[in-house]
Amino acid sequence: MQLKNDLLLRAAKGEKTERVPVWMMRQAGRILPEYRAVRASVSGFIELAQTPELAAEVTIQPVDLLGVDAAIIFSDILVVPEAMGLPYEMVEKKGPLFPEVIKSANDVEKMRVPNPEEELGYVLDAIKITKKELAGRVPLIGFAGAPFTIFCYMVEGQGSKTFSKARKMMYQNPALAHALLEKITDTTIAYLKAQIAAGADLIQVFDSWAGILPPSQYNEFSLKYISKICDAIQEVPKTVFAKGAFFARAEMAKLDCQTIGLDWNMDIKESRSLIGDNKTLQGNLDPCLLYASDAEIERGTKEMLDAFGFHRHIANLGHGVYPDTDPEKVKVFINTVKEYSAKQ
Ligand SMILES: Cc1c2[nH]c(c1CCC(=O)O)Cc1[nH]c(c(CCC(=O)O)c1C)Cc1[nH]c(c(CCC(=O)O)c1C)Cc1[nH]c(c(C)c1CCC(=O)O)C2
Repeated sequence: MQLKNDLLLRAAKGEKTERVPVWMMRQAGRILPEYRAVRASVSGFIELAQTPELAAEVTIQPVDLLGVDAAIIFSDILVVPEAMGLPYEMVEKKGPLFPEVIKSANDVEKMRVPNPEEELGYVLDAIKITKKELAGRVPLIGFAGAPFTIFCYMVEGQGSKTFSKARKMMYQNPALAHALLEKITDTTIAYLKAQIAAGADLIQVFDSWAGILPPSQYNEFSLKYISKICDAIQEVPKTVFAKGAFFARAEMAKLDCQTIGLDWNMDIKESRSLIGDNKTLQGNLDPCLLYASDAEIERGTKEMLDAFGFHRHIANLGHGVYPDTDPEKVKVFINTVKEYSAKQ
């Protein structure tokens, strides 16, 4: 089906657009009362994510209610370890928890590289339903975690400020860490290809914990695997978002991807000069600016747009929208991007 609004895809490919496209990381499932109502009708996040009709419904809510230029499929990066054989729970107010973690070569051995059609069919079904219901209104973004970020959860078992258990394995048994990273990478490639076959128009890789590694380890344990994924996926444009990886921006310019996501700590002009002119940049408004007055949000959004220069830019926040953000403030951000960038 022909897309009616393909601003995101054209901006990713470096084409000139009438205005800057805008969407928000974590736009589905965090801030909308309409989401909470759907969420309350099931036992929790996991059931919602595994019910394709409902996952499609909450995926489309931000398109209808906020006016974003893309939908992102409602799921989680942690469906990948689960499909490999490591189930997770979502603990209310605490986040993800893996009752079992990877400790030994035997544990890595037990992890499978699943067929996504079998183990992740519910995500693929949600994508198919979403595509149908969107009827070409906006592109649909598929996603996965970067292998390093998934590795962090599989070894640590839960969120952490330092992920020091996961990092301990990288120092004490790097071969084991690499064996696990290889399996995650193979799973992720097959999974992203299946998402594309189901209808995803663009894919994003989230390396949420990139910022905890020193540059040399980041190259060896993370970028190497992201690069493998980028090389393997040629069907649709790819975005790589590595939170906190300011030190890796020049290296990331070498990835075979169209778009690099910036967090709000990264200076826009400096990022452009490190990454060069051949990539689109995505980001990077401070998510906390959405707590400010409407006038401040407008001012900060315009300043960001000016710094990116209205070309090869996909407007977004510098990380996911925070759960207690007022949807009305989000609309100020989105409408400012649309109106101000259309005048340039
Ligand atoms: C690190 C990470 C995770 N998940 C994700 C990342 C990478 C992006 C980032 O850095 O924020 C990605 C993700 N998780 C979710 C999406 C859905 C689509 C979207 O809104 O963008 C996406 C893209 C749904 C979710 N993932 C989760 C929820 C909340 C679960 C609930 O309703 O109880 C949702 C809607 C739970 C989750 N899942 C994860 C954590 C740490 C948590 C708990 C805290 C939180 O809410 O973010 C792991």
